[in-house]
Amino acid sequence: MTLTAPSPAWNPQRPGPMPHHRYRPFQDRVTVPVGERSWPAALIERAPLWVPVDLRDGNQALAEPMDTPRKRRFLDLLVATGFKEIEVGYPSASRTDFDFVRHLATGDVLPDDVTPVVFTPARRDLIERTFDAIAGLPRAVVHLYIATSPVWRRTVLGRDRAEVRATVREAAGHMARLAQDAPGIRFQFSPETFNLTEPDYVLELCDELTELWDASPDRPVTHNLPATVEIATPNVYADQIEYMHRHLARRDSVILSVHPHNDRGTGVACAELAVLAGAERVEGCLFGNGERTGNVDLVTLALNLYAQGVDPMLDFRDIDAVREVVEHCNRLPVHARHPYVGDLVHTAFSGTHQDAISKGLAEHARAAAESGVPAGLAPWSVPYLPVDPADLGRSYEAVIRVNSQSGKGGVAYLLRTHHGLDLPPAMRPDFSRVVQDATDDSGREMTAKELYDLFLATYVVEGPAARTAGSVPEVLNAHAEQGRSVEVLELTVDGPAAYARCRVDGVTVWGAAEGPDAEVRAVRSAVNRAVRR
Ligand SMILES: CC(=O)SCCNC(=O)CCNC(=O)[C@H](O)C(C)(C)COP(=O)(O)OP(=O)(O)OC[C@H]1O[C@@H](n2cnc3c(N)ncnc32)[C@H](O)[C@@H]1OP(=O)(O)O
Ligand SMILES: CC(C)C(=O)C(=O)O
Repeated sequence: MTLTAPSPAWNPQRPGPMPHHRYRPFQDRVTVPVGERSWPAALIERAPLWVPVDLRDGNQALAEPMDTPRKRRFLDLLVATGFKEIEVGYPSASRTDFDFVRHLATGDVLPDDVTPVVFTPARRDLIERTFDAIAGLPRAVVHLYIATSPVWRRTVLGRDRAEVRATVREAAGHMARLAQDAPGIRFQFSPETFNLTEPDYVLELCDELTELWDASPDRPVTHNLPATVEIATPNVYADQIEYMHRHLARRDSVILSVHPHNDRGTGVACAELAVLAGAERVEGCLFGNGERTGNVDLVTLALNLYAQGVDPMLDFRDIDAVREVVEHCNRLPVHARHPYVGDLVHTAFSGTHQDAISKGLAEHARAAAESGVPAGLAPWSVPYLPVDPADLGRSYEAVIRVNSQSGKGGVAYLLRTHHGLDLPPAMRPDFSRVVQDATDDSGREMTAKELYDLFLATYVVEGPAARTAGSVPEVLNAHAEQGRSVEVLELTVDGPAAYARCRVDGVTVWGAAEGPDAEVRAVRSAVNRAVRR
């Protein structure tokens, strides 16, 4: 779709006051390869290799970088969650990072199937320091980076294309020499700002390193293509990745990796489209920590797959425990609306959503019981809940919460699930109006306990006579003798509770009671309510 100026007559928006002309569209900043494009029709049918970079990219974005205990706690979490390749630090950056990698090299910390990645710039002294850090590790990936796009070459590095290429070649050659007696070491290259770099130039750099590092299917090289700062809609990144996927030399000896950031808020979409376009490995951080707006969120990516029926090969059965560790280590909170994990993401306050969810949960339980499959394994299709909160260790208790936006369905659900009161359908709108008045007045949420108390205060209105046992006809007779017309329109008894809808002197009123003689007391309550009005 192309939106052109001026706006059509039905759109009353007018030119705004902000100096948008200062910024250039992506197509003026980078050549986007046009060629065959198969990603729009592709499907993601298995999980890519997830590589968390929390201990490096995430860490470098923290006001207080992690110390060894925090790094270790984070690492243990990543291992327990099922990650098999983990970027553990930037050993030449700080003593803390160096010491942490030494801690891994000298202790029995990493399982045999987990490979650590260490990050280094293209500088001889820093590469050597990096190799000092990993000495003794049975396996590691040494990850070399340098910025490659025109603005960075000119402004940051002060080197032209050929000079950057020479720097990369020299650094990569030095790495190869340092690793020549260490068969467990593999290499990774990141052309930082890939998404702003000329496609032919990145290809040239990557292919040269594939050759220089003598990559093979048994010892592949990783080419990691970052959207260091997002510049365009995700389809553009997908085109850039598919171009590389189609043109990289020795493709079977290259692991094509992506590393999206989230400047435009589209990191997740970029990663997903990049996987459709041929990426096999995705770098990111848990819950999206990282420079500026963060790295792509690996938890969201993994659970997006899960919600499509694809095994993410990671374990988020207790997502709150994962969040607790990440918040502790990063010293940053996770937003209440964060996909899958935020405090409010499985919660509905609004009436029609609550109604749909409570019907959906009831239908799910019914279908599971009928098929004989445990509810936790039965197919899931509950409206408004993309995944079963229980799969992530969340209880249903927080799913429906009541405030002034809620309706009868949500109120009835809370009374039923928390207090065993299953209000007759005809009574629900009546109590919902009472709740609406109370929440409008307070402006607050109402807990299940407060709802229950309000229910009792509203419908269980027992005068002194209510304590005397009797029968419903006796109650009606007693009132008739006092000249009051009382008719019982509906009387529902459900377990220990009873609900009575009565017409008292022409006015229809509900009453309720719980416990002994609930039936009689519910009728008395209705009459007492009518009399007190
Ligand atoms: C996109 C990313 O996430 S990249 C990773 C960013 N992470 C970090 O920077 C955290 C760790 N960094 C550090 O501890 C330090 O920056 C160090 C140790 C790497 C370098 O420190 P210093 O030597 O003090 O340099 P400084 O921090 O000022 O960095 C700027 C220098 O690095 C150069 N540089 C930037 N990237 C690279 C690279 N990939 N390879 C080689 N040099 C580079 C710049 O051109 C600049 O050089 P100049 O001083 O000649 O102009
Ligand atoms: C250098 C790469 C991996 C990176 O961190 C980035 O571009 O954001």
